[in-house]
Amino acid sequence: MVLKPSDAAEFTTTMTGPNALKMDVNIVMLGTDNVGKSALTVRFLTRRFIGEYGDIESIYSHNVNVDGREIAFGIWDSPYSQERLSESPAQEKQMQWADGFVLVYSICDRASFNAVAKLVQRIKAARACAGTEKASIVIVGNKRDLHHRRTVTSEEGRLLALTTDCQFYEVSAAENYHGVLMVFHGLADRVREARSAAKKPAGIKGIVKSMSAVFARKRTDSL
Ligand SMILES: Nc1nc2c(ncn2[C@@H]2O[C@H](COP(=O)(O)OP(=O)(O)OP(=O)(O)O)[C@@H](O)[C@H]2O)c(=O)[nH]1
Repeated sequence: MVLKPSDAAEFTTTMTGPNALKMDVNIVMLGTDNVGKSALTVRFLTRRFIGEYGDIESIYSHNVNVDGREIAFGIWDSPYSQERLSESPAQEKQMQWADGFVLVYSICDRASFNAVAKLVQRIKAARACAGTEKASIVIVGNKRDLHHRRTVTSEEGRLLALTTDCQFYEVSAAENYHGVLMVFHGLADRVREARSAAKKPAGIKGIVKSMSAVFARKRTDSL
Protein backbone atom coordinates (compact mmCIF):
# COMPACT_ATOMS: atom_id res chain seq x y z
CA MET A 1 0.00 0.00 0.00
CA VAL A 2 1.27 3.49 -0.81
CA LEU A 3 0.28 6.55 1.19
CA LYS A 4 1.02 10.20 0.48
CA PRO A 5 3.27 12.09 2.93
CA SER A 6 0.28 14.30 3.79
CA ASP A 7 -1.28 11.17 5.32
CA ALA A 8 1.66 10.80 7.72
CA ALA A 9 -0.19 12.10 10.76
CA GLU A 10 -2.99 9.60 10.21
CA PHE A 11 -0.59 6.72 9.77
CA THR A 12 -0.74 5.29 13.28
CA THR A 13 2.36 4.48 15.28
CA THR A 14 0.59 2.44 17.92
CA MET A 15 2.48 -0.18 19.81
CA THR A 16 1.20 -2.42 22.54
CA GLY A 17 4.50 -3.04 24.38
CA PRO A 18 8.07 -3.99 23.46
CA ASN A 19 7.32 -7.71 23.57
CA ALA A 20 3.97 -7.54 21.83
CA LEU A 21 3.44 -9.89 18.90
CA LYS A 22 2.59 -6.99 16.61
CA MET A 23 4.77 -3.97 16.30
CA ASP A 24 4.59 -0.82 14.17
CA VAL A 25 7.88 0.62 12.94
CA ASN A 26 8.07 3.86 10.96
CA ILE A 27 11.25 4.32 8.99
CA VAL A 28 12.54 7.37 7.10
CA MET A 29 15.04 6.90 4.27
CA LEU A 30 17.59 9.74 4.07
CA GLY A 31 20.69 10.51 2.03
CA THR A 32 21.83 12.62 -0.90
CA ASP A 33 20.66 12.06 -4.48
CA ASN A 34 21.31 8.90 -6.44
CA VAL A 35 22.59 6.84 -3.51
CA GLY A 36 19.84 4.23 -3.86
CA LYS A 37 17.20 5.12 -1.24
CA SER A 38 14.35 4.13 -3.55
CA ALA A 39 16.23 1.08 -4.85
CA LEU A 40 16.66 -0.22 -1.28
CA THR A 41 13.03 0.50 -0.42
CA VAL A 42 11.65 -1.18 -3.54
CA ARG A 43 14.00 -4.15 -3.09
CA PHE A 44 12.70 -4.65 0.45
CA LEU A 45 9.06 -4.28 -0.58
CA THR A 46 9.09 -6.34 -3.78
CA ARG A 47 12.41 -8.27 -3.76
CA ARG A 48 13.09 -6.67 -7.14
CA PHE A 49 15.65 -4.23 -8.52
CA ILE A 50 13.99 -2.30 -11.32
CA GLY A 51 16.77 0.16 -12.18
CA GLU A 52 14.94 3.50 -12.44
CA TYR A 53 12.63 4.84 -9.76
CA GLY A 54 11.45 8.36 -10.58
CA ASP A 55 11.05 11.15 -8.07
CA ILE A 56 7.83 10.36 -6.25
CA GLU A 57 7.66 10.89 -2.52
CA SER A 58 5.74 8.05 -0.88
CA ILE A 59 5.03 6.31 2.37
CA TYR A 60 4.75 2.57 1.90
CA SER A 61 3.24 0.14 4.36
CA HIS A 62 4.51 -3.41 4.46
CA ASN A 63 3.73 -6.19 6.92
CA VAL A 64 6.22 -8.97 7.54
CA ASN A 65 6.52 -11.84 9.96
CA VAL A 66 9.89 -12.11 11.68
CA ASP A 67 10.38 -15.02 14.11
CA GLY A 68 6.65 -15.20 14.85
CA ARG A 69 6.35 -11.47 15.42
CA GLU A 70 4.36 -9.36 12.97
CA ILE A 71 6.03 -6.11 12.05
CA ALA A 72 4.06 -3.39 10.26
CA PHE A 73 6.63 -1.23 8.52
CA GLY A 74 5.86 2.29 7.36
CA ILE A 75 8.63 3.47 5.03
CA TRP A 76 8.88 7.13 4.01
CA ASP A 77 10.97 7.47 0.88
CA SER A 78 11.53 10.95 -0.46
CA PRO A 79 13.74 12.08 -3.33
CA TYR A 80 16.77 14.06 -2.24
CA SER A 81 16.32 17.74 -1.53
CA GLN A 82 18.63 20.01 0.39
CA GLU A 83 15.66 20.93 2.59
CA ARG A 84 15.33 17.34 3.82
CA LEU A 85 18.93 17.28 4.99
CA SER A 86 18.74 20.51 6.96
CA GLU A 87 16.49 21.90 9.65
CA SER A 88 13.11 22.63 8.07
CA PRO A 89 9.40 22.04 8.72
CA ALA A 90 9.53 19.05 6.35
CA GLN A 91 12.37 17.49 8.30
CA GLU A 92 10.65 18.26 11.58
CA LYS A 93 7.59 16.30 10.44
CA GLN A 94 9.72 13.30 9.48
CA MET A 95 11.56 13.44 12.82
CA GLN A 96 8.30 13.26 14.76
CA TRP A 97 6.91 10.46 12.62
CA ALA A 98 10.00 8.23 12.53
CA ASP A 99 10.93 5.45 14.92
CA GLY A 100 14.08 4.73 12.96
CA PHE A 101 16.24 6.08 10.15
CA VAL A 102 18.09 4.43 7.27
CA LEU A 103 20.90 6.78 6.27
CA VAL A 104 22.19 5.82 2.85
CA TYR A 105 25.40 6.72 1.05
CA SER A 106 27.03 5.29 -2.05
CA ILE A 107 30.44 3.67 -1.56
CA CYS A 108 31.44 5.45 -4.81
CA ASP A 109 30.48 8.92 -3.60
CA ARG A 110 32.45 10.48 -0.75
CA ALA A 111 30.22 13.54 -0.53
CA SER A 112 27.25 11.27 0.17
CA PHE A 113 29.21 9.66 3.03
CA ASN A 114 30.06 13.07 4.51
CA ALA A 115 26.38 14.00 4.32
CA VAL A 116 25.45 10.87 6.31
CA ALA A 117 27.96 11.78 9.03
CA LYS A 118 26.26 15.18 9.38
CA LEU A 119 22.79 13.64 9.33
CA VAL A 120 23.59 11.35 12.26
CA GLN A 121 24.48 14.37 14.40
CA ARG A 122 21.42 16.30 13.29
CA ILE A 123 19.02 13.45 14.07
CA LYS A 124 20.56 12.82 17.49
CA ALA A 125 20.39 16.52 18.36
CA ALA A 126 16.76 16.78 17.21
CA ARG A 127 15.71 13.72 19.25
CA ALA A 128 17.54 14.95 22.35
CA CYS A 129 15.88 18.35 21.96
CA ALA A 130 12.43 16.78 21.63
CA GLY A 131 13.09 14.48 24.62
CA THR A 132 11.95 11.44 22.61
CA GLU A 133 13.49 7.98 22.91
CA LYS A 134 16.98 7.35 21.53
CA ALA A 135 17.18 7.51 17.73
CA SER A 136 17.54 4.10 16.09
CA ILE A 137 19.79 4.58 13.09
CA VAL A 138 21.22 2.25 10.48
CA ILE A 139 24.00 3.53 8.24
CA VAL A 140 24.03 1.84 4.84
CA GLY A 141 26.85 1.92 2.30
CA ASN A 142 25.06 1.01 -0.95
CA LYS A 143 26.29 -0.02 -4.43
CA ARG A 144 28.70 -2.60 -3.09
CA ASP A 145 28.68 -4.24 -6.52
CA LEU A 146 30.58 -1.19 -7.84
CA HIS A 147 33.64 -1.95 -5.67
CA HIS A 148 36.03 -1.05 -8.53
CA ARG A 149 34.74 2.55 -8.21
CA ARG A 150 34.85 2.63 -4.43
CA THR A 151 35.97 5.87 -2.74
CA VAL A 152 34.73 5.10 0.81
CA THR A 153 36.27 2.08 2.52
CA SER A 154 34.22 -0.38 4.59
CA GLU A 155 36.35 0.53 7.62
CA GLU A 156 35.33 4.19 7.37
CA GLY A 157 31.66 3.22 7.36
CA ARG A 158 32.11 0.81 10.24
CA LEU A 159 34.06 3.37 12.27
CA LEU A 160 31.41 6.05 11.75
CA ALA A 161 28.74 3.63 12.97
CA LEU A 162 30.83 2.52 15.95
CA THR A 163 31.56 6.05 17.12
CA THR A 164 27.94 7.18 16.77
CA ASP A 165 26.24 4.07 18.18
CA CYS A 166 24.56 3.16 14.90
CA GLN A 167 24.28 -0.13 13.04
CA PHE A 168 26.22 -0.54 9.80
CA TYR A 169 25.70 -2.55 6.63
CA GLU A 170 27.33 -2.50 3.24
CA VAL A 171 24.92 -3.77 0.61
CA SER A 172 24.05 -3.83 -3.05
CA ALA A 173 20.41 -3.09 -3.76
CA ALA A 174 21.17 -4.18 -7.31
CA GLU A 175 22.56 -7.61 -6.50
CA ASN A 176 21.55 -8.83 -3.08
CA TYR A 177 18.07 -9.04 -1.53
CA HIS A 178 19.22 -10.71 1.68
CA GLY A 179 21.54 -7.83 2.66
CA VAL A 180 18.70 -5.35 2.19
CA LEU A 181 16.39 -7.51 4.31
CA MET A 182 18.98 -7.46 7.12
CA VAL A 183 18.98 -3.64 7.07
CA PHE A 184 15.24 -3.36 7.73
CA HIS A 185 15.01 -6.26 10.16
CA GLY A 186 18.09 -4.99 12.02
CA LEU A 187 16.52 -1.57 12.36
CA ALA A 188 13.24 -3.07 13.65
CA ASP A 189 15.30 -4.87 16.35
CA ARG A 190 16.94 -1.59 17.35
CA VAL A 191 13.59 0.14 17.60
CA ARG A 192 12.25 -2.64 19.82
CA GLU A 193 15.33 -2.45 22.07
CA ALA A 194 15.03 1.35 22.32
CA ARG A 195 11.37 1.03 23.34
CA SER A 196 12.20 -1.59 25.98
CA ALA A 197 15.00 0.61 27.36
CA ALA A 198 12.68 3.61 27.50
CA LYS A 199 10.22 1.59 29.62
CA LYS A 200 12.82 0.33 32.13
CA PRO A 201 13.42 2.25 35.38
CA ALA A 202 16.44 4.55 35.20
CA GLY A 203 18.97 2.18 36.83
CA ILE A 204 20.37 2.93 40.29
CA LYS A 205 19.18 6.54 40.13
CA GLY A 206 15.61 5.34 39.61
CA ILE A 207 15.87 2.92 42.55
CA VAL A 208 17.24 5.63 44.90
CA LYS A 209 14.47 7.98 43.76
CA SER A 210 11.66 5.48 44.39
CA MET A 211 13.13 4.45 47.81
CA SER A 212 13.33 8.10 48.84
CA ALA A 213 9.69 8.51 47.80
CA VAL A 214 8.66 5.50 49.94
CA PHE A 215 10.57 6.75 53.03
CA ALA A 216 9.24 10.27 52.58
CA ARG A 217 5.70 8.84 52.49
CA LYS A 218 6.32 6.75 55.65
CA ARG A 219 7.60 9.83 57.49
CA THR A 220 4.52 11.86 56.59
CA ASP A 221 2.24 8.91 57.48
CA SER A 222 3.76 8.69 60.98
CA LEU A 223 3.35 12.42 61.68
N1 LIG B 1 25.13 -0.49 -9.50
C1 LIG B 1 24.18 -0.15 -8.62
N2 LIG B 1 23.32 0.84 -8.92
C2 LIG B 1 22.37 1.14 -8.01
C3 LIG B 1 22.26 0.48 -6.76
N3 LIG B 1 21.24 1.03 -6.09
C4 LIG B 1 20.72 1.99 -6.87
N4 LIG B 1 21.39 2.07 -8.04
C5 LIG B 1 21.16 2.99 -9.15
O1 LIG B 1 21.42 4.31 -8.70
C6 LIG B 1 20.50 5.22 -9.28
C7 LIG B 1 19.77 6.00 -8.20
O2 LIG B 1 18.95 5.12 -7.46
P1 LIG B 1 17.70 5.65 -6.62
O3 LIG B 1 17.19 4.53 -5.85
O4 LIG B 1 16.76 6.38 -7.51
O5 LIG B 1 18.45 6.72 -5.69
P2 LIG B 1 17.78 7.75 -4.66
O6 LIG B 1 18.73 7.87 -3.52
O7 LIG B 1 16.39 7.35 -4.34
O8 LIG B 1 17.83 9.09 -5.52
P3 LIG B 1 16.95 10.44 -5.40
O9 LIG B 1 15.53 10.06 -5.74
O10 LIG B 1 17.58 11.33 -6.42
O11 LIG B 1 17.10 11.01 -4.03
C8 LIG B 1 19.56 4.39 -10.17
O12 LIG B 1 20.03 4.45 -11.49
C9 LIG B 1 19.71 2.99 -9.64
O13 LIG B 1 19.48 2.01 -10.61
C10 LIG B 1 23.21 -0.56 -6.47
O14 LIG B 1 23.21 -1.21 -5.43
N5 LIG B 1 24.15 -0.82 -7.44
